Amino acid sequence: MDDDETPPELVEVTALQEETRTEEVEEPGVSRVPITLVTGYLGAGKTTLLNYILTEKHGKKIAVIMNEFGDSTDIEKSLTVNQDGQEVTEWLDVGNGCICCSVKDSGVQAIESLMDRRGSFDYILLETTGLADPGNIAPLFWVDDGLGSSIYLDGIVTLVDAKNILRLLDEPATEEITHAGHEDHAGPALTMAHLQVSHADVIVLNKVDLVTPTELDNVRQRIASINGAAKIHVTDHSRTPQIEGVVLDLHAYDQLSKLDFDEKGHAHIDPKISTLAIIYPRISSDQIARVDEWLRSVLWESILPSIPEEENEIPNFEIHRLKGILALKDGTFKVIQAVRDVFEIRDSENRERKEDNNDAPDHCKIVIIGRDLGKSAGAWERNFRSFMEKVT
Ligand SMILES: Nc1nc2c(ncn2[C@@H]2O[C@H](COP(=O)(O)OP(=O)(O)OP(=O)(O)O)[C@@H](O)[C@H]2O)c(=O)[nH]1
Ligand SMILES: [Zn+2]
Repeated sequence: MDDDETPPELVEVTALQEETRTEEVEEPGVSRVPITLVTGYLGAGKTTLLNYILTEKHGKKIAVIMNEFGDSTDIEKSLTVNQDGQEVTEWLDVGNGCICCSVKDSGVQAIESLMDRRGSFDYILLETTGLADPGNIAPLFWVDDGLGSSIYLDGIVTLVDAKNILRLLDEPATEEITHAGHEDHAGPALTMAHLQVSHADVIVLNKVDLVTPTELDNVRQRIASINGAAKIHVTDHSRTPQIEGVVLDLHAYDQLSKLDFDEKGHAHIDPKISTLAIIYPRISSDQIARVDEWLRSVLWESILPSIPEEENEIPNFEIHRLKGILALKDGTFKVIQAVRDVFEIRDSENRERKEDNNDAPDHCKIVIIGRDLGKSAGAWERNFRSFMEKVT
């Protein structure tokens, strides 16, 4: 994308924030197709993963959109549909070469027209370019009502090249980041690798055959220090132990029954991005508005609310991804989802004491992944607590 091209889509997303952050009522009977974004640095093994999925027998009808990254501005995307063991390839012309700007219009239109002709899919997998920042793409699938009616975001899978990732994370950031639209961010620049890891719901740690067990260990720790909430699967040639629950059926943005996150481990191995969790006792339903208010402050203003300036321990943070479970006193749950400044709080399917839900949490938990979050979760937890308990 040229710098002077301002994609109108992004404006639209901003305009939608206001309406979409409150609880949404799901329309019953509308069957939506899950889409998983597969991202990762150049050569990490994305295409290998998608080919593996296409050739495995899983009895699902999966549309795979591969991104052939090239120098030309007209990039064709091949769309391979696997149907009853048969692969059918179509070419999508998405016009503008930058997928984050074009997928929403022509990409989704192409998917929809393909569904008209071939019937719906069980899943759609979209490979984004090795340089794409998933933080820009994810909200397009998530907040837009038009898209939301036919497609929903199932999760983000990030392929990591075990051999090269540490070097990429330690590299000084380049203009790739500005391409993705982060010119406005203050503070030290991040590498694309940081962004891709920090937005992941699942990390496929690939090319394990090329590293020693010690190297693998180091990579694992570094990844977990950046994103402590993602599930990590170690693979050789992107062969994940299984497909469902690993690449498909992630429900990273809807079900969210519990948030696995090891709060003690890995603190600050990576100097740039880290993960932390806030724990808080059950709340009453009228406290949800309070949580909403707190989220608006930290996500929209990047400010911990109600702290005098001189006492602010975390002056310059930036949240990339946030998810949370609010445990209510009546035994129900709410789910919080945020990618950058787009967020929502909605009902969870889960109720307590459901037989298959023994590990339902008995407290609220908010997991935050971002830059410059400070030395520990303590300051965050204190701020959240005092904000929730503040008399208004
Ligand atoms: N040794 C080794 N090679 C791998 C592994 N996985 C993938 N490769 C190879 O790495 C190269 C790049 O893999 P791709 O799947 O094309 O990577 P990609 O992420 O799609 O790459 P781009 O589309 O260029 O961003 C290919 O030659 C693969 O065969 C692995 O686990 N081990
Ligand atoms: Zn772009």
